[in-house]
Amino acid sequence: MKEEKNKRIVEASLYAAAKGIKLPPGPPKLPLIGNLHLLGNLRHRSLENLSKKYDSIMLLQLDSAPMEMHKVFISELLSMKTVQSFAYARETEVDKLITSLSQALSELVNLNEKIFALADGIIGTVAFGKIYGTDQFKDQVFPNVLGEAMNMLVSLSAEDFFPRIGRIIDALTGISEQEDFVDFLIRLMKDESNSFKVSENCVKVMFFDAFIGGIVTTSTTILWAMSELIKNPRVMNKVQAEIRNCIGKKAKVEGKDVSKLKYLKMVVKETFRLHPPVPILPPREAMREFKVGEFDILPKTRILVNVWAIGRDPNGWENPNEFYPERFDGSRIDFRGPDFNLLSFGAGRQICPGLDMGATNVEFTLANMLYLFHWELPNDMKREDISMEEEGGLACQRRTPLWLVPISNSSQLE
Ligand code: HEM
Repeated sequence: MKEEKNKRIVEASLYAAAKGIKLPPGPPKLPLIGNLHLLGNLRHRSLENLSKKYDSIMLLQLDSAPMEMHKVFISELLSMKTVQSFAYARETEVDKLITSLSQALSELVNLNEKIFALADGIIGTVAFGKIYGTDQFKDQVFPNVLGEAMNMLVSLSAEDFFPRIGRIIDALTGISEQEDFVDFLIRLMKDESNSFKVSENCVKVMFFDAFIGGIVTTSTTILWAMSELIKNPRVMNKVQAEIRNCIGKKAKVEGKDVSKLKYLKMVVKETFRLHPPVPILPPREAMREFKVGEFDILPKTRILVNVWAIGRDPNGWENPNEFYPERFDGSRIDFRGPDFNLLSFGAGRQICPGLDMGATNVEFTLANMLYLFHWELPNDMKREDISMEEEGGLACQRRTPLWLVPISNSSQLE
């Protein structure tokens, strides 16, 4: 019922805009992306929330960031060089996770809290440098990127939002030793030799975009992977055996070990197939008329790609609802773009610029969680009782937190 209502809201507003008649009220546009961030990520709940604030009929302005901005993102974020240069952020946060899990051995742990803190720490460090999370950072405008960004989305108008982000950028520029993401954006803004002008507002929107995208998708994927593994002990045993045989006796899995973990990579792909954190890609607009099968698509048609449904399509996958990582054994299918039946990071020119960073964060974190700990269900809980219910929020995530019990795998430690 609610989804039907939301659908009508979007259709009615686009029609009104096209006709040039008196426009319904709607949220203020962010420069460059309009309201795209709201439709792309917060579909079910935020549309409902926005309709309470504006009207059951409202206008969403779905501009998109210019392609050249995206190219800049790709060149910096998608490069393995950048991913490697932030290995210290990933390692520090995984160390913190291991310590906190080790302090809660045999206790019930809310994994959602732990994993969100990990993703927030990694992406926060990429943005703000090594001071993120330290005392030096505490007096800055906000200590928690995700929480504060959520608050800002809900409560601040664009006029309040930008000065606030601007103050953070001003306060933090140049503080860290290594160039972090904010430094990189500031450098872009000041670089006169660019063929295009990167305005301050561009910088702020890119900054915001990257954080919300990066933190929620990464943590959501790790939590779905752990949910599937605890529900499927055969797969859990197999992936743990692979990691433990491959790593031998060590204090933890290191970054360079992950490329050897073939089955773990299949587990991650299978998680992306069944639980793409962005279930529907941000809309594309047809630039000219073309055909899909027997159907004609008119220019300017908005196209939504349902990645979630493609991942579960029985015409594309055998037993699509089964969590069966072996389906990728010997298969070339990958999430890097060309395979249209696995579109968890999107495809084409708009493919996620944080792909390498996201995939590496997920694989490395899971490798350590599975190497160092056995995982058990809460007392009296059966595997079939684990809820796999989804919730549309910033990403398609678990409706309820995942509570598990970490048990020490001390036999493995050197
Ligand atoms: C598991 C991890 C991740 C998944 C599954 C994911 C998925 C996606 C998807 C599906 C899109 C839309 C692509 C399209 O339209 O074809 C996207 C866009 C984007 N992602 Fe990711 N992402 C992840 C991690 C990250 C990380 C770590 C960052 C940055 C630190 C990031 C930054 C972005 C940005 C900035 C965009 C928008 C690009 C644009 O404006 O065109 N993502 N992501």
